[in-house]
Amino acid sequence: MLDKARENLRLACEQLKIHPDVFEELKSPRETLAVTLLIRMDNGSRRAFKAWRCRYNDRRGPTKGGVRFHPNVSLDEIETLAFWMTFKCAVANLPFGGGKGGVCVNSKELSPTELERLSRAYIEAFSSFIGPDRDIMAPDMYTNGIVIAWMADEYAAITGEPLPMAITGKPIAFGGTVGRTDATARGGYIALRHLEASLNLDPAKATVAIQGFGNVGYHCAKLLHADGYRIVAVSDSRGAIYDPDGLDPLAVMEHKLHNGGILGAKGHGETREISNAELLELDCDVLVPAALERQITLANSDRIKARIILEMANGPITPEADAALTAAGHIIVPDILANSGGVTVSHLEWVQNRSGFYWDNSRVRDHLKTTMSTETQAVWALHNDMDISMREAAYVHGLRRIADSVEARGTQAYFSGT
Ligand SMILES: NC(=O)C1=CN([C@@H]2O[C@H](COP(=O)(O)OP(=O)(O)OC[C@H]3O[C@@H](n4cnc5c(N)ncnc54)[C@H](O)[C@@H]3O)[C@@H](O)[C@H]2O)C=CC1
Ligand SMILES: O=C(O)CCC(=O)C(=O)O
Repeated sequence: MLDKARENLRLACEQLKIHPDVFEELKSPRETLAVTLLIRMDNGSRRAFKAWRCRYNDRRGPTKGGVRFHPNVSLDEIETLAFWMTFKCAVANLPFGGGKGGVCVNSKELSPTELERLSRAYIEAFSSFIGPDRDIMAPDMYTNGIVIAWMADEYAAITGEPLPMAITGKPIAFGGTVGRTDATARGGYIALRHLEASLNLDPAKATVAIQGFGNVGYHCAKLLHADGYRIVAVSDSRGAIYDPDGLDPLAVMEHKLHNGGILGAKGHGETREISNAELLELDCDVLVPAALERQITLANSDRIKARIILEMANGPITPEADAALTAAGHIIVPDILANSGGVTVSHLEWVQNRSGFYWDNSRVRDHLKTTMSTETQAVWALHNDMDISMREAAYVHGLRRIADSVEARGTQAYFSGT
């Protein structure tokens, strides 16, 4: 994945005539630490888990990004996610570079005590790699509030700091900010609402299918549903449910909490089970991938019918499928813009921790709305002015900001006097 991201970056640098020093710097991660975490299991045995943390680029500020627990986590995935974070933070105009971390684990197979030992061991291993002015962690897939709380508690114990500013997404009672839980979804929702007129979208008529019903997928469904959008399908790792008359996200969540998954939840009409693959191919107005990367590839891109794809997951569409979908006229609101609301509010948590002054919900939401609307408008304008896809426009937008911060420190041209 990183090779492909790097190649697209090279083309963008050439097209925008960005100084070669910038590509030379951005083509590789600044540093990645790989460790093996040895965990004592409840039955007394020991198990080893591979774990990584990558600081991709820190020209715009300390590196920032979540940590995920998933069986598919690999070095390539973490470095690619950290590359995307570098651009996402620049698109959102945050004073951060990009980072990411993860553990190769199926956390559903661990007991709560094993999960706690794993979360604390992760921090122990990376405590000198992270830091409030160096690398700041946050939640991602399968690292919910309790995992973040264990991590923050461990970091506080190791450093002797009562308030661990190197970790955001903390519970409010532990220095977290109001508004972080639904920030990622809210950011995507604000971006979509901002584009409604330009995209000729009418919430009263539009239908939406959402892949993934975790933090991001659920809150997206809730916000869009409250605005009148008809949520016709949602999914989790076990499968999907489809109801052409619409689903109530609150009722589906209620079902999930009692039954461990969404399958079996009922909507307003005849609800039926479909596969995750079928969900992606539904005839709807907006498709919201909110689970894993590489869900839409050349193998299924020609069967995607949604006119608009709001990428809430990181990297749900492969570069080849992206080109095919764009050529076929689909509008893709890219991940580095659409899901930047989470890190935007994480930044506010970091700011509040540093100042010791805590904001109320309306101030957090106003800030998020201003940031998302401003940057969505900037990306939309570049998309139209340069006649490029929204993804290319978002990369141009972020790259210009990153290039400015690299060049501001002096390039080869500066030293040669040219
Ligand atoms: N949580 C955050 O603040 C941010 C999350 N993201 C991205 O959003 C995506 C989702 O993250 P979260 O909602 O936080 O994770 P989560 O762990 O809360 O939820 C993940 C959801 O995806 C479902 N899922 C897993 N495998 C699936 C599959 N093969 N098909 C369909 N559904 C599947 C799970 O059942 C669960 O419902 C990830 O790509 C993550 O990187 C991006 C920016 C910030
Ligand atoms: O809130 C954060 O700092 C991290 C969010 C993240 O990992 C992401 O946007 O993919």
